[in-house]
Amino acid sequence: MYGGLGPRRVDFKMKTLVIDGIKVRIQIWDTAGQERYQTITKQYYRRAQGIFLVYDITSERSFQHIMKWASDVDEYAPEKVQKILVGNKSDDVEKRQVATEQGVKLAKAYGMDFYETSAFTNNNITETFTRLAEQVLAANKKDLDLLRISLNDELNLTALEEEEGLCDSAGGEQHKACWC
Ligand SMILES: Nc1nc2c(ncn2[C@@H]2O[C@H](COP(=O)(O)OP(=O)(O)OP(=O)(O)O)[C@@H](O)[C@H]2O)c(=O)[nH]1
Repeated sequence: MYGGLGPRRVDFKMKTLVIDGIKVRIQIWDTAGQERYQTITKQYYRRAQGIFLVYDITSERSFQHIMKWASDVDEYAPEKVQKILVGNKSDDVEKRQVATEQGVKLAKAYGMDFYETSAFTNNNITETFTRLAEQVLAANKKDLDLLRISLNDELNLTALEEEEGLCDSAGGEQHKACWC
């Protein structure tokens, strides 16, 4: 859809990772950072389970923009979306404008993990994707566990109510026995 139709707005890729011995296939949507595409890219937040907030370590300006990205994510992404802050271009040491410590501090303030990566040397790329996938899986597992607990409670309650019903209809001595 993008070929010859001007600049791309959203790039899509699939990647398979092995996490705890389980093959996990992830869909990656790379949304454009440009202001004029933001109405389109915001629509992608709604179905996201994990989001990388990426800045360029050679651009102080891109780091300043993270606050805006983070507030958009808060506004448009599902509440339980997992987020990681990424400072890319770690290979470009001579042009660095954002210190690692600044990234660490911002990530801490947002309660996110933080990685510096290089798409050029591949530094920390797999680690970063694996970490986000792990966080998404953990968040889903937590939800499943909560669901399981509430289902169990529900089943126990139903069983108890059924038992009570039996006791009620049995009456007399047996009724008392049910509460022992
Ligand atoms: N040295 C270095 N250059 C990089 C790295 N990652 C991307 N670049 C270069 O940075 C430029 C911009 O890369 P893009 O991938 O188009 O950046 P983008 O953030 O997706 O741009 P938007 O589409 O505006 O969001 C390109 O020239 C890349 O080759 C990196 O890790 N190291």
